[in-house]
Amino acid sequence: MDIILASASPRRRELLALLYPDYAVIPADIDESVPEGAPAETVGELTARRKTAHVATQHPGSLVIGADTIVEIDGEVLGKPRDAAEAALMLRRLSGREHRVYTGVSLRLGARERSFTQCTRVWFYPLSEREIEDYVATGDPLDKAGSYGIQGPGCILVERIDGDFFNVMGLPVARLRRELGLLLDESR
Ligand SMILES: Cc1cn([C@H]2C[C@H](O)[C@@H](COP(=O)(O)OP(=O)(O)OP(=O)(O)O)O2)c(=O)[nH]c1=O
Repeated sequence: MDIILASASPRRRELLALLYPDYAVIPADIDESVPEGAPAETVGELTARRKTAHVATQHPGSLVIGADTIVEIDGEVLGKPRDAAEAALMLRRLSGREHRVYTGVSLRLGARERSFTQCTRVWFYPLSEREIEDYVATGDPLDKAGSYGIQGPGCILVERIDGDFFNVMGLPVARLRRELGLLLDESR
């Protein structure tokens, strides 16, 4: 069975390679804007489903895997920052507090689809302005939901997590593997 990862994220490539040595990458070129007022825990999964739908139409015989990661705090969705100033604003908001990272995943094979959302709670240390400035200056926050990456230099911001680490990085591989097993059972 051909597997396609519908994602441009280098993190997702690295994480899917833990499960499958051989797969193709076809990023889904879709508008990722969030519907106004949509509950934060549903947004990633909706976007992930749109990503796989987009790629699956051109590749109906393949297993298509897509995901979308968002950060939620006070009911508000934080996506990727537009620039360094917005990244600093997001990090000030996350400083000293708990937030949630939701990754929505969609798996599509022919007419069948399974989708799910995995949540990880993350606690940040209180951050000084200097710390925020220094981290933003690394450029690391710019392509990441919530303006940080737990797997790189952003690791020093995080006091603790409750849930799957890989979910924060963008792909909850253990749950994905289980859901995929269920999809393949259904397709038999
Ligand atoms: C919170 C957090 C996010 N991220 C990343 C994961 C995702 O790549 C990114 C969120 O953006 P996404 O829109 O989920 O993914 P993407 O645009 O990088 O790739 P594609 O849409 O093509 O699949 O933030 C980390 O790498 N580490 C973290 O700790």
